[in-house]
Amino acid sequence: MRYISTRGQAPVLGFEDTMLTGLARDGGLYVPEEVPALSHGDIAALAGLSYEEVAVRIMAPFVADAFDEATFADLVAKAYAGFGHDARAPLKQLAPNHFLLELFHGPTLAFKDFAMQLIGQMFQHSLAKRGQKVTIVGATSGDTGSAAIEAFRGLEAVDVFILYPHGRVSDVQRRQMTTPSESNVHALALTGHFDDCQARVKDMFNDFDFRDRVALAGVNSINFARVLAQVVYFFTAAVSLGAPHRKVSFTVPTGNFGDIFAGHIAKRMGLPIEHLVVATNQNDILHRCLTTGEYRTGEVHPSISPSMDIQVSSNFERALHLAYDGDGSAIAQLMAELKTGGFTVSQGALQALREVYASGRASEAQTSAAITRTLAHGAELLCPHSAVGVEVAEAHLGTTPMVTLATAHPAKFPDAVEAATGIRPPLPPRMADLFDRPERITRVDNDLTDIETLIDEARAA
Ligand SMILES: Cc1ncc(COP(=O)(O)O)c(C=O)c1O
Ligand SMILES: N[C@@H](CCOP(=O)(O)O)C(=O)O
Repeated sequence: MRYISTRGQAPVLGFEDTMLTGLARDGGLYVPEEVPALSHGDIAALAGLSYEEVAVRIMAPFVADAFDEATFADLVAKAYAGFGHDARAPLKQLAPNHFLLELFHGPTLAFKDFAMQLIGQMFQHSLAKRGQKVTIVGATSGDTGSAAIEAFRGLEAVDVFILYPHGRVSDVQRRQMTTPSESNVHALALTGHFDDCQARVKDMFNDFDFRDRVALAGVNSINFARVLAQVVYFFTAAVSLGAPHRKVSFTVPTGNFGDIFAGHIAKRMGLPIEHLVVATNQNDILHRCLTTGEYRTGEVHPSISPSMDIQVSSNFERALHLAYDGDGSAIAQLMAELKTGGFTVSQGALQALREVYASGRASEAQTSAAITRTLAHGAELLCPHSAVGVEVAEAHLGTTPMVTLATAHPAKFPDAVEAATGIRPPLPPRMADLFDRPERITRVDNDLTDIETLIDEARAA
């Protein structure tokens, strides 16, 4: 399979180079040139398979140039062996036509583990084969960073630097990043918000001297491998509800647009998804854009669902690329306009986006009420991000089964959950001493040169 940049000016790559490269050299994001289609029979045959078996079948065509099927199956098995639930992504019923897909049974209690644990395995395999070392730089609003540090801690061939917004992640998220003692992982607390962290990461990729000197790699959803691994659970959930014989809809708590874009890939592969509903918190730029066609950035307002406090939503570029029929120069133009405040989506592209995506927004009060209400119905103790999803999904319920993605464990956000329910969810026993472990935090200014210097010095030490 060949991968191309959304901006059309970067080298075309195979899967392994795409995975190890991160951002395309024209500033765009890699996407598959063509998405493989599964037949009705192929999808029906997924029923009854284990999560790992489905994962191999769904991802194999995308990764075939990098891994033979037996090797890939072995990497997948290792990736999910540490999950705390046999089903990996169990589905629970919330209401007659509403289901919750629990994606928080991995080692760091968020959906990021599904992709990050697998990427950890794939990186190890590919780097060992090539005899290479890389420097991973990532931006996080809390969950990507902890999942990346967990997946790569202690690995010889990888140095990891994670930028997180100082004071804007939960205490559990911060401690998951700052307490691992391995010297190859570094948590950097940046003065700013998540968009600043992500912008500096992209700046580092666009600084070719630095990029080539440190062999920069990315594990944000910049990396298509992240999106790919997340396609799998759309299939397992839909098939268990009757796909391909029956349509299914999904509501996805959304910030950087990677997870819902994975649903879009699943739909293009042939999964009968009726609606993909983008659920935003009060930072609702995506909902406003899908409603009006105007993508205008503004201030980021801290919320009780901090991992979704995002205005510059990286993977929306991939959705736009499809909506603009793969016109790289149109995407480059929109992204140039974004640097000065925003852009207007053309009528044709807006219509194409609306054929795939619906959207909604949950205020802080609605999010909190959804946590209270869902528990009162005896259904589940939700994390605030999942609660944003449930609130928005309830406004989109119809005759098609709706699956809301539960993206994190409530124990990662105990303050918001306690405020809504009076219950302070405990961490699982293996993390019970998280608050007793010593932290290692490095403060950094929102300054590219300072950050690059810090990374150079840490690598040299
Ligand atoms: C718990 C949680 N929910 C939802 C999201 C939003 O996912 P995405 O950035 O893929 O849209 C994130 C951040 O990625 C998250 O950490
Ligand atoms: N919410 C994310 C933000 C980064 O998203 P990614 O999918 O691009 O890694 C986080 O928790 O860090």
